[in-house]
Order: sequence, then structure tokens, then C-alpha cells
Amino acid sequence: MDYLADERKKAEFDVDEMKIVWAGSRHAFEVSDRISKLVANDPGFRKDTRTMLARKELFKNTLRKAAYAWKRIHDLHLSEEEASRLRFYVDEPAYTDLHWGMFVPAIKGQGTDEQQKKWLPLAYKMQIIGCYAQTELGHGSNVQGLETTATFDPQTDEFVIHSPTLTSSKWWPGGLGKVSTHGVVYARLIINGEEHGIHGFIVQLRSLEDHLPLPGVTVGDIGMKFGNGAYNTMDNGVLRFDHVRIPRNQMLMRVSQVTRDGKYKQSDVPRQLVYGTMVYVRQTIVADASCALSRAVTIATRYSAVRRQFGSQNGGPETQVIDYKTQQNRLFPLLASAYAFKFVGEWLTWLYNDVTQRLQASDFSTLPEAHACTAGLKSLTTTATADGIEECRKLCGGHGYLCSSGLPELFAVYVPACTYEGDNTVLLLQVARFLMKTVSQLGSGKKPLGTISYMGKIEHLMQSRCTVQKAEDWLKPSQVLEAFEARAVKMAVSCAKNLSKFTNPEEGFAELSADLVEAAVAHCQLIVVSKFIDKLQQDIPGKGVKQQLEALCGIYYLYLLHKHQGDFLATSYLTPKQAALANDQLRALYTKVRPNAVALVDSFNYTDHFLGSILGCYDGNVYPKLYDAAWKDPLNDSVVPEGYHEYVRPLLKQQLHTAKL
Ligand SMILES: CCCCCCCCCCCCCCCCCCCCC/C=C/C(=O)SCCNC(=O)CCNC(=O)[C@H](O)C(C)(C)COP(=O)(O)OP(=O)(O)OC[C@H]1O[C@@H](n2cnc3c(N)ncnc32)[C@H](O)[C@@H]1OP(=O)(O)O
Ligand SMILES: Cc1cc2nc3c(=O)[nH]c(=O)nc-3n(C[C@H](O)[C@H](O)[C@H](O)COP(=O)(O)OP(=O)(O)OC[C@H]3O[C@@H](n4cnc5c(N)ncnc54)[C@H](O)[C@@H]3O)c2cc1C
Repeated sequence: MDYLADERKKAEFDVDEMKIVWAGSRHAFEVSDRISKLVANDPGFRKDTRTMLARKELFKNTLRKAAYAWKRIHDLHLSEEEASRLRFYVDEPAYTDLHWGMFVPAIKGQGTDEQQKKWLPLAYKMQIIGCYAQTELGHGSNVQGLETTATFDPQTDEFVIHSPTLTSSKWWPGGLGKVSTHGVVYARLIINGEEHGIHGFIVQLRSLEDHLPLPGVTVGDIGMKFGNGAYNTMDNGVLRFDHVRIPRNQMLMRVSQVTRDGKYKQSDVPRQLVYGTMVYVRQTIVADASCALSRAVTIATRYSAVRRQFGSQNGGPETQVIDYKTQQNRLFPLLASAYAFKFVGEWLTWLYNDVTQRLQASDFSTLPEAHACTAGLKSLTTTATADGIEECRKLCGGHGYLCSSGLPELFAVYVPACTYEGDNTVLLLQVARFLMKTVSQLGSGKKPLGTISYMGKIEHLMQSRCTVQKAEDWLKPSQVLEAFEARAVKMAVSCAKNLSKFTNPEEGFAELSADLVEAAVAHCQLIVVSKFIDKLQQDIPGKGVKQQLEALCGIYYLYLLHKHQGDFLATSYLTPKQAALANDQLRALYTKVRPNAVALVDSFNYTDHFLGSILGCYDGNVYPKLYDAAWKDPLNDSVVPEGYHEYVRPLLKQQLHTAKL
């Protein structure tokens, strides 16, 4: 029985067409749909007991799944696109993520043609397994502060890789702890006593015969992490080198080279390309944020439609909690954010591909913008997604706290995205530097392009005032864009003015960093809003699909406007009356979305296997499933628990004795 059937009947749009919009294309939908069912129907990919497994058992099970996934990929001749969908629906972080997601891209991006020819075929066949070993115990954010050394020995034509201090131990790399045979290791290059900064080196860590660490290598896992199951399927590792020698040709030499006679040569490509793998992964993290958020929102929306509390009249049913305006005000902006992040993720993938093509043609002009966009949007989307998952847990009341709701593990596995690939605050400060540089160059005649082109309208934006007179005026895209542009430009200019009061710019930057982060957030929110609005300019087929997306877009920007109205009011773009009208319009949009809410999450097309949540299951049959699941907990294997006779019975005996006294 479908307990959500009535909700589904209320939908005012074509769900099948929305599924295609969400997937990105009909082809992408078909691949995704087929692979999600393949994984869901394969007992080899079961994950329902994951949160109950002890670490060793959990990890071994992940190794089994990764090997099984690899076998299925081969047996079924899956394409790269299909394999990547399979990884997504298997839904279990594993060493393979770092192998395919960072080790291979690092060699592709920073290796010479010759190096790629040597290493990539081995990596593609998984005859070697790699990790990305950058972070150390003492330094993660400050990459220039890494301490591992790679000293060139001209006698033997080798580099000597060494960990000179405890804090130089590599610490965190995924896949390193127990599995990787190789790593791209980042180290401080030293030639003839002279330092040349941080470079990447391919280093073999374990024997390909017996998996033991090679001489001079000390390696292991760093221990349990946050949450049950979750990221504990990954072997994040610690690594130390004691004068380990590697051939000279294992330094990744696309950006700079060391010659046989020990000369250091810089190519014409910018030094920052050493950071290229991080740009790539940040872009994939943005593309992935909408998936994690939409998953949590699916669970919270379906459950909110099933759950009833208060409001029964004449013995009739109680109110569905989704009908409470407070529930809508917490849930619908998250639903809208999932769609917003999907579209900005698509756009960022386009930007990344564009910059990659330009780099190949030696056009480096858009690299700073790509860095600022990937850093800023990674920060914005992961913060909102991690907070959003936790909000979804609270939206599900007490049952959201059960592991069987799927939300605790989803939160635990997702929340480190706010830290890895760059701490979110550190990344926003990078955006702020980019903005300050842009503002300082405005008078120079250099035209700001791309996502900062709005800065070219600075004179107009600094003076313009909002013209909204009635709530519906807030539905005009031009009005909304101007509001977000004016806010962003005014916050950036205010920071730049305050910075100019300092004689030492770095001191000023440090002192004003909290304001700078807020300016960076305003800029990134403008990007997300503008890309959502751009999406709506496209031809979107399907009955009612565009109207639903327009409503969601409105909810996204009006919710931001309401939440940050202090910014909009302080920069004098809005009056308090206009801010109140925005809130009126927001409430009207909640009413419009309400009957479509369940269908809007159905459009994500997630299987029950992928959701891994009793509260979010498609048929909404929550209570019997919760009840049955409780009895399956290992604690209920016996009626009298282990430990009763040792620890509880003696207490009871003692209490009985005292009572008699
Ligand atoms: C079970 C199933 C199996 C199935 C098998 C088959 C599967 C097949 C498919 C598999 C699919 C896989 C998908 C996987 C997805 C990937 C998973 C990822 C998991 C995440 C793991 C986490 C990894 C990590 O965390 S790696 C470490 C990341 N570390 C950081 O991010 C460090 C942060 N710090 C920095 O980035 C920098 O140092 C920074 C930005 C803080 C700069 O510091 P600085 O000292 O101020 O800078 P400096 O070096 O001096 O340079 C300044 C200069 O450079 C510019 N700049 C900085 N960064 C960049 C950049 N990245 N790009 C371009 N330019 C950059 C900066 O703007 C300055 O410029 P100027 O102002 O012009 O000088
Ligand atoms: C699950 C997980 C997986 C990871 N996988 C890998 C991997 O595969 N390979 C790898 O190399 N690394 C990996 N890492 C490491 C990760 O990239 C770093 O932890 C991350 O870059 C943050 O650096 P940090 O730990 O040095 O934080 P810190 O920089 O020490 O941050 C601590 C605090 O200081 C603040 N802070 C730091 N600098 C500044 C500043 N300039 N201004 C203001 N505030 C500042 C931060 O905002 C934060 O609040 C992983 C980490 C995690 C959690």
C-alpha cells in the first residue's frame, strides 16, 4: 500500500519530466535509473547493518564491496559514466574514491606525457592503488608550511623523501592507512641546499607482492572517526619516511622540472597548477552537495507528510506536520537549496571543463576565477548541506535520531566535507582576496568578466535602490539580481575601504577577516541565485515543471534575503517595508509548493536502498517498519542481555536486601 498516494495525486507537474531536469538529460536519467536499480537489487551491495558493525568488520566489508564493484564493472562492461554512477549508488566511501578521485587526476594534471604514459595504465587497471598524501600532522590548510622534504641527490639521480619531524608525518590521506601501494606525496623540494617550494612525487609505499611497507616507510590507520559506519569505511592514514629514495623521474614534472644535473626549471604554466587536483575535487564536491542534501530532504519531506501531531477535529485525523508553516519554513528552503545546488554544480562543471581546455591552449586567464568559484562554492554548498542534513534530522523529531532514519550516518559521512579539500573558512578567505583584488583593479580599465562582471556596474549598483512596491514584484528576476548584486558589491567595497586604512595590507586583512568572509558569502550566494535564474531562461519541457522550478527559485532567494536582511538593510538597498514584502511573497510560495512537495522529492528518483531510511521509504509505511527494525537490533537477540548476571542482578539483589532492611 502506498501511504503517500494522496500526496502524489496532488502534484501539479509532470514528475517524469522533472526527473530528467534533475538528472541533467534524458540519457543521464536513463543511466542513473538503470544503475540505481542494479545496485539496489544486488545483495552484494547491502548496507542495512553498516552502522552496527565494529571497525574491522566494517572495513573488511568495504574491501569486499570495492572488489565486488570492480568485478561488476568489468563483467557488465560498464562505461566510465556508468561506473561512476555505480560508485554513487553503492554509497560507501572507500579507498577507490581517492585512487580514482585524486591519485589519477593528480597524475593526469601534473604529470608529463611520459609520466602519464607510464603510470596511468597501471592505475586504470588498478595494478597499483594510489592515494593523495598532502596533509601532515602539523599542517593542512597551509600547504606552503608542509615539512616533508624531497632532496635531490645528483650522485644517484634520485630524490630522498624524508619526514624530519613528528609534525611532518602525513596524516589524513584516505586509502593510505591500509590499502594504497603508491601515493602522490607532496614535499618541499631541495636542490643543492636551496628550497623550491612544494611539489608532488609518486612514491611507492607498499610491496606489490606481500603488501608490507617498503624499507624506510612507516604507515598505518589514524583511528576511528565521527559516527557509526559513516567515514569509518575509509582508512585515513599516517605515513613517515626515513630517507626513502625514488628515481628523479617520479617527481610530477608538468609544472616544473629538475634536470639530470640538478637544475630547477619552471614551465610557462602557472605554479598554482600544483594545486590543480584540489580545484578538480572541489568542483566534484559542489556537484555532489545537491545529492546529499536532496537525500536528507527526501527523508524529511516524506516523513513530514506521514507524521501527524495535534489538530484533530471531531475525532478526524490530526494535522500532517508538513502543514505547519514552521515546518515548511525549515524544510522548503532546503528543498529549494537542493535544486539550486544542482544547477550551480552543473554550471561549475562547465566552468571547470572550460578552464581545462583553456589551460591546454596556454590560456591561463580564467584560472583565478575558477579557483575562487570552486573554493567559494565548495564552502557555501557544503556548509549549507551539512547544516541542512542536521535540520532534516530535527524535522523528523525523535525518530530522526535513530540510525534507521538514515540521517545520523548521512550527517556523519557528509560533515567532513566542510573541512577536507580546504577548510570552509580558509576557502572563503581565498574568495575574499580575489574580490579585494578585483575591487582594487576597477579603476585600471581592466573589465571584470564572468562571475565578477557585476563589479563593472559598480557606480550604478552603489546608488541604486530597490523599486519593489508589492510582494509579487519580488518575482521579477531583474529585481532580484540587482538586489543580490548591490548587496555583494557594497559589502566588498566597504571591506576594501576599511582595508585601505591599514598601512600593512596583510595586517588589515587579518583584522577584517570576519567581514571579508561575509562579503565572500554574499558574492557566492549571488552566483548560486544567478545560475538558478539562468537555468529558468532555458526551454524546460513538461507540464508545470518550469512553474515549480520558478517557485523553488523564489523560495531560495527570498529565504536568503530574509535570513540576511541585515546585510540588505545595512547597505541601504532595501527599506524595511520591502523586506517585509519579500517575506510575504516567501510565505505565498510555500503555499504553492506544499501540494507538490512529495512529488518534488520523488523527482530525485532515489531507491529505498540508496536512501537507507525507514522514515524516507517510498511507500511511507513508516510505523510497522520502525517497529520491525527495532527487533532486528543485535541487542534484542536475547531477552535477557549479556552482562545482566554480572552487573545488573547483583545490584537488584542489593536493592532487595536494602528494601527488606
Ligand atoms: C565501493 C565502490 C568502488 C567502485 C570502484 C569504481 C569507481 C569508479 C568511479 C570513482 C569516482 C570517484 C569519485 C571520488 C570523489 C573524490 C572524493 C574526495 C574525498 C575527499 C578526500 C579529501 C582530500 C583532501 O582533503 S586533500 C587535501 C586538501 N587540502 C587543502 O585543500 C588545503 C587547503 N589549502 C590550500 O588550498 C592553499 O594552500 C591555500 C588556498 C590556502 C593558499 O594558501 P597560500 O599560502 O595563501 O597560497 P600560496 O600557496 O602562496 O598561493 C597563493 C596564490 O595562489 C592562488 N591559489 C591558491 N590555490 C589555488 C588553486 N587551487 N588554484 C589556482 N590558484 C590558487 C591564490 O589565489 C594566490 O594567487 P595570487 O593572489 O594571484 O598570488
Ligand atoms: C575525512 C577527511 C579526509 C581527508 N582526506 C585527505 C586526503 O585524502 N589527503 C590529504 O592530503 N588530506 C586529507 N584530509 C585533510 C584535510 O584536507 C585537512 O584537514 C583540511 O585541509 C583542513 O586543514 P587542517 O586540518 O590543517 O585545519 P586547520 O587549518 O588547522 O584548521 C583549524 C581551524 O583554524 C582555522 N584557520 C586555519 N587557517 C586560518 C586562517 N588563515 N585564517 C582564519 N582561520 C584559519 C580554520 O578555519 C579552522 O577553524 C582529510 C581530512 C578529513 C577530515
